[in-house]
Amino acid sequence: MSAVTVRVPAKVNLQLAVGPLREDGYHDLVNVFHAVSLFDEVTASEPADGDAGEAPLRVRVEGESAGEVPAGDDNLAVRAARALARWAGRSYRADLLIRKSIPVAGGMAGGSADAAAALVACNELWGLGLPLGDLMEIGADIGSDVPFALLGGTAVGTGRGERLTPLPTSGVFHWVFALAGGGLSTPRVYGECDRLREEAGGPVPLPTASDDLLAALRKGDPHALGRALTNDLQPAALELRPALAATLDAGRAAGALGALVSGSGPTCAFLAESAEHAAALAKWIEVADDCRSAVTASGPVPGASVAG
Ligand SMILES: C[C@@](CO)(OP(=O)(O)O)[C@H](O)COP(=O)(O)OP(=O)(O)OC[C@H]1O[C@@H](n2ccc(N)nc2=O)[C@H](O)[C@@H]1O
Ligand SMILES: Nc1ncnc2c1ncn2[C@@H]1O[C@H](COP(=O)(O)OP(=O)(O)O)[C@@H](O)[C@H]1O
Repeated sequence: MSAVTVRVPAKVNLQLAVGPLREDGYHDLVNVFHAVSLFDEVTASEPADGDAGEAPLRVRVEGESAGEVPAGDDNLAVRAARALARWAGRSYRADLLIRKSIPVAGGMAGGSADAAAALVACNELWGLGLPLGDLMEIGADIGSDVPFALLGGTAVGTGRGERLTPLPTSGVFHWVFALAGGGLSTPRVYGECDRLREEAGGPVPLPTASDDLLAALRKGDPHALGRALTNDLQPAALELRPALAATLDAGRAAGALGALVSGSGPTCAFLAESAEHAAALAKWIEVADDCRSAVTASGPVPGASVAG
C-alpha cells in the first residue's frame, strides 16, 4: 500500500472531574469523553524514491487554521509516528498530510486526534499489524487524550484520562459547538484551576463519576444529559477568557438543553433535542461576541478509522 488515509473525530467532555494536583504535574480525572462528527484527516504515504536522504518523517498541514499548527518534529502526528517506529524497532519513512477541521487549542483534542490518526495510518502503511491496545499504549505517552481518539464512542477515562472504559449509550446526541478565535493552552487552564482552588481554600475532593450522567447516556435522554453536564475546568477557562460567559448564556437563552466549555476551552458545547433544533440553536449562538462560527455535529461516532 502506498498511501493510507485515516479519519479521526474531535471530542467533547461530558463530565470533567479534576482531582488534586499530583506530584508528576498531572491531575487524576474522571473524564467522560464523547466523540463527535467533526473530523480531521491524516494521510500517510510512502515518500517518492528521489526523496531519499530527506527527514524520515515529514508533515504538511492544510485547512483554515493550518498556520497555528507546528509543521515539524513537534507536530503530535510526527511524534506519534516516530514513537510507533521506535516501538517496532526499525526506522521507517512517511510523508504525513493533515487536513484540519478540528479547532486548534480548542479543547476538542485536535492534536491528540492527529496523533491517533497517524498511529493508525502508519501501522497500516508500514504493515505492522499492531492491535488497538498497543496503539493505545504508545498513544498514552504522546498525550492523555490520544487513547480516546483511537477508541471513539463514549468512554470514561481515569488516571490522567488515558485509562479507558467504554460506556453504554442509546441513540444519537445532537450538538452545537461555538468555535472561538484563538485558543487556550491546556497546561495554563489546569494551572488556573489550581490557583482558583488554592485561593478558595479547603480540600479538593477525589473525582467520581456522576450517576445521573451515566443513566442519561444509557437511556439516550438528552434532557437528563443536558442537566448532568459538568466541567471542573470551566471556572478557570472563564477566568482566562471572560467573554465565553456570554457565549454560554446565548445558547442557554436560545433553549439549549445544556451548555458548557469543552475541556480546557475555549470551544463551548451546547446540547440540542434534534438535528433541526441544533441547526436553529447555531444561528442564535453564532451572533455571540466571542463566537467565530457555530457548527453542528452529532455523537457518538467511532474513533480513528481508515477511510473507505
Ligand atoms: C483538558 C483535556 C480534557 O480531555 O483535554 P483538552 O480539553 O485540553 O483537549 C485533557 O485532560 C488534556 O489532555 P492532553 O491535551 O492530552 O494533555 P497532555 O498532553 O497529556 O498534558 C498537557 C498538560 O496538561 C496538564 N494535565 C493534563 C492531563 C491531566 N490529567 N492533568 C493535567 O494536569 C498538565 O499540565 C500537562 O503537562
Ligand atoms: N497536529 C496538531 N494539531 C493541532 N495542534 C497541534 C498538533 N501538533 C501539535 N500541536 C500543538 O498542540 C497544541 C494543543 O492543540 P490541540 O490538541 O488542538 O488543543 P486542545 O489540547 O485544547 O484540545 C496546539 O497549540 C499546537 O501548538
